[in-house]
Amino acid sequence: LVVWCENLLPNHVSGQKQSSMATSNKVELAEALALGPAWRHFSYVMLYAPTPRALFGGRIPLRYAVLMHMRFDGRLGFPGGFVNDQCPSLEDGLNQELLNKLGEGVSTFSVVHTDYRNSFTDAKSKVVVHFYVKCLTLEQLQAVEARAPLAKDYGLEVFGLVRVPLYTLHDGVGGLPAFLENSFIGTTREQLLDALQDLEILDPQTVSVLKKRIAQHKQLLGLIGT
Ligand SMILES: O=c1[nH]cnc2c1ncn2[C@@H]1O[C@H](COP(=O)(O)OP(=O)(O)O)[C@@H](O)[C@H]1O
Repeated sequence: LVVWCENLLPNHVSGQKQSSMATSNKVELAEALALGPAWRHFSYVMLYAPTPRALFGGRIPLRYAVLMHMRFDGRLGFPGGFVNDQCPSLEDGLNQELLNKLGEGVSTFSVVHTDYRNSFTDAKSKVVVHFYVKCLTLEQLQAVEARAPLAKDYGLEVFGLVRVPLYTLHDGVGGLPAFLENSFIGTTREQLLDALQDLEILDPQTVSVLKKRIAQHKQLLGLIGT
C-alpha cells in the first residue's frame, strides 16, 4: 500500500495518477532488476485451480476457480504488493505479502521463479510491477479462501476475495462480461484476460471480443464523465 490521498488533489491531478499505468511498458526481468534504487518493485499473483463444479444442475461448468480480491480502494486486483529492499527475492517479497493479505491458508505453497510471467514499468511513478501465475489444487485454493478473513490485512487492505466467473450467460452480459465492468487497479483487467488466454482457459476470439467490449465500456464512461 502506498498512501495517496486522492481527495486532497484537484481532479485533473488524480486523473493523471489513475491513467499512469496506461503508459506502462513491458520489460525483461533482468532489465527491470537493473533499474536502480529509485524504483519501487511490486509483485502480484493470479492464483487459480481447476474445479469440477458446475452451475444450474451441471449446465454451466465453472472449470477453474480464479482468485482476485476487492482492495481497500474499492477496485479489484490480484493479491501481492510492495517488495521492500530487504527481501532476498521478488518471490520472497510476494510470499510475505500473500501471508499478510491472504493469511495462513497460503502455507501449503510458495510462489517460485517458474511462476513468473512478465514485468511492466511505469516511468512516471518509477514503479515496476511483476506478475506471476500459480496453479493450485482446489483444496489449496479453498484453504486460502477459508482463512482469508483471519489474515493480518483483512478488513484493512483486503476487503474480500472473489472468484472470477469464466462463462457468459445467455443474455450475453452475465458472467465474465459483467464482471469486467467493475473497476480494476492498474492494468489488472488486461492482465487477467491475457493470462486466461495464455493458459488456454479462454480462447483468443473470446478474449478479443471481451477486450473490444471493455474499450467500448471505457469510452462510454468517458462520455458520461465518470
Ligand atoms: O494486481 C495488480 N496487477 C498489476 N498492477 C497492480 C496490481 N495491483 C496494483 N498494481 C499497480 O501497482 C502499483 C502499486 O499499487 P498500490 O500502490 O495500490 O500498492 P498495493 O497493491 O501494495 O496496495 C500501482 O502502479 C498499481 O497500479
